[in-house]
Amino acid sequence: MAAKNQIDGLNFEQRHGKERVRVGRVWRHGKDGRHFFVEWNVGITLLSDCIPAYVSADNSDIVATDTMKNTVYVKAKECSEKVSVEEFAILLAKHFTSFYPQVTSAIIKIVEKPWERISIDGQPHDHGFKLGSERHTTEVFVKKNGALGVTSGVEGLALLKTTKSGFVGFIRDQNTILPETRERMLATEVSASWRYHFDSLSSISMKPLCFTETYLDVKKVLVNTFFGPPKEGVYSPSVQATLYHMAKAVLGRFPVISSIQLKMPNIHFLPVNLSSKDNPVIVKFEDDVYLPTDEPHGSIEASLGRIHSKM
Ligand SMILES: O=c1[nH]c(=O)c2[nH]c(=O)[nH]c2[nH]1
Repeated sequence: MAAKNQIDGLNFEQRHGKERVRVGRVWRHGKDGRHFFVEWNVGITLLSDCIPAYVSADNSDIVATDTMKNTVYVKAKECSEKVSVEEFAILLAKHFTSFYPQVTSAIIKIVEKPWERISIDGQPHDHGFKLGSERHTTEVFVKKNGALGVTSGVEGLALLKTTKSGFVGFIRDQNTILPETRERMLATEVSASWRYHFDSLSSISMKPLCFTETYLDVKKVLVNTFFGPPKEGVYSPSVQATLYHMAKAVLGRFPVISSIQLKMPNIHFLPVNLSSKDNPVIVKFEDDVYLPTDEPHGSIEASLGRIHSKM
């Protein structure tokens, strides 16, 4: 999305903003003295009427990107109560679109660093945190007329199962060497982003912290669908089929979500077979010893949305 204009018979699109604005926020007034902490990496993009800055060196309609950065800290300070990352993105976007006549739309992207409360001897610590793995993300756009789009997501959700995965029946041609198998490891690093059905600021029906609850619940549905029940698991005939099941489970479970995009790289663990001239079988692969690899990896992604919903 960008502001489109015609200048001197040419199409011109522009946007400006600030990337990688990092902010940490502590709320110290939890019950029983418990502290809450978040660390956010904020990206701001504004669509605004400031063409003279590009074509005639007139900066009078420019919101300085330094001001955008400062606004993150001002708004963080103003949030006297704990807010979800989505709510913070919405309030920033609302500020930019309502405060500046020049700004027609704002897009706010935030990645939350996975600080998790530590437990000592099974007891949650009041003010101690350790870094977890997967990251909570959000992307919000707000237009001056109140139109709204909210997506939430997770990235870096690394999942692996040691069995209940196979891959057979694919196209075989002169370049195919991959054997068919009904027994393999399945490993991936899920990136998911899901869009809520709200389309205007006035239609948000969720309480602010419901976004956080939904984030945790969606993650649970994704993970449970990937693995299946603890004892039996669930067979995966391909990454594609598992991805589709995961997306379908999320849409089935959460009426507030209108579409979901999933990226699931197929991270390969290669069977190890070692032989030499003198010893044809030094190590024979028996679904036990693997060579873990980062690259190359398969890349599999898809999105699934309700019909009539915006993707
Ligand atoms: O689940 C899979 N999907 C593929 O598309 C593919 N391609 C491949 O080589 N291995 C796999 N596995």
